[in-house]
Amino acid sequence: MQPSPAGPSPEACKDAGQAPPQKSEATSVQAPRQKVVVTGGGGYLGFSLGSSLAKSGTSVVLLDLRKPQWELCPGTEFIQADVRDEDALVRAFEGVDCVFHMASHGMSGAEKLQKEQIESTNVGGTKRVIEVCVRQRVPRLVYTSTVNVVFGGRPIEQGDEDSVPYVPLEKHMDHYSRTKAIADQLTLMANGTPLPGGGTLRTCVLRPPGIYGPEEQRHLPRVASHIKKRLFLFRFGDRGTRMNWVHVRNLVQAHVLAAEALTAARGYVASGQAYYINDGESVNIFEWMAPLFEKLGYSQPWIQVPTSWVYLTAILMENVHLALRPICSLPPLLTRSEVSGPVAVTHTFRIAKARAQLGYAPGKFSFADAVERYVQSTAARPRGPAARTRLLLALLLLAGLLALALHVSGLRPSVL
Ligand SMILES: NC(=O)c1ccc[n+]([C@@H]2O[C@H](COP(=O)([O-])OP(=O)(O)OC[C@H]3O[C@@H](n4cnc5c(N)ncnc54)[C@H](O)[C@@H]3O)[C@@H](O)[C@H]2O)c1
Repeated sequence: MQPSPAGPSPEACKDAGQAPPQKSEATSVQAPRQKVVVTGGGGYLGFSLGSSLAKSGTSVVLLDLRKPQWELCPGTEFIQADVRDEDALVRAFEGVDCVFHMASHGMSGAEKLQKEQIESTNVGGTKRVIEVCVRQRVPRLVYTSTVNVVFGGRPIEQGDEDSVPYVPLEKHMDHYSRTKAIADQLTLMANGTPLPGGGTLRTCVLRPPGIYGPEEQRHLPRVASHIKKRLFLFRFGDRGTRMNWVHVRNLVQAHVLAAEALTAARGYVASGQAYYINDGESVNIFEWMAPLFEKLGYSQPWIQVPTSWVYLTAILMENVHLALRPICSLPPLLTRSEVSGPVAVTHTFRIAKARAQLGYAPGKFSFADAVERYVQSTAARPRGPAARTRLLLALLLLAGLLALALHVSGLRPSVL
């Protein structure tokens, strides 16, 4: 399995037919075709990984609840199925060499509040994937985890796999992080499970920060839409706050290398291991997002407000969202965990272990390029203040008053 040199971003699929067939290095005889399943393969990372692998000659099954929004590459097959559906997994995992498990729910926005679905997908789905890997004698499983399994809102500077423990389960910032942490541990515990008829299941986990790249769907369009509604007039948190990001191509590279490092040819070096994966750079989020404001033609957030105000605003928005859910959908602009964690608190990680053991060598990419692609694909015209801006201003004012009242009464949430 090798990543396609043409790159794995969704659009790269269009010239997939030109990818060279995979050959044995020693003899130039065609190697047996590998078959992999990517759960969550309709999503951004899963589709990118599947397309890259297919272009290098691997037979790929993309398994997802929802259809991919990009055209399938030759060599990929899409199966619309739920990762919690045992029968569907049994059929899909037949004759498979490696499963990349990245189906997940609840990462951002309103999804973050859907506790039952988060639990059953992230924990229940992972249990099911492990069980069926064993049953169908799949020898390798790579799980896409997240840095959130060790980041619970307390600063981490240049953390590594040995020095930073899991966040205690009851102290996670949100249900998504808690369930991803359980799934991360379940996957690592499954390493070494004997397979029926001989062989062993080898597993590893990759822990990326936020993903960016061309046609990324989860973060960039959401932030851009907030900017266009002029909801990002405010900045909060310390200017020294740092975090990592990972370009989708670097993350695809890491997945391919991790799967190879679970084979005998690589001495099973990744067996039972976790790896932080990022671009190898630490940035401040507001500086990082500067190209987005610039290319959309809006000024950058210039009103500095206390993090405590934004946190209380997030509480109000979450409650308004939950109260109105039976009538209409009003997704919170920011959730509590987004405010108290990623944006306001430094959390950066070393990638030395991935470099040394996997041979991971992140390429240099720029967020501005992803923004350029986004701007080209959308009409970005400045508009006047929307109703939501007024709502946000009112909520911020209310949060400020609440913060003041809590301060005076001596009752303070931990973030204040
Ligand atoms: N996007 C990020 O910034 C980020 C950061 C850290 C970790 N991750 C992890 O990377 C992985 C991929 O993220 P992504 O950005 O491609 O997200 P994504 O939302 O684009 O993809 C996830 C996919 O999982 C699918 N899915 C959800 N529930 C399912 C179910 N029950 N059965 C089958 N499919 C189901 C969704 O339909 C979706 O297509 C996830 O595991 C996520 O937790 C993402």
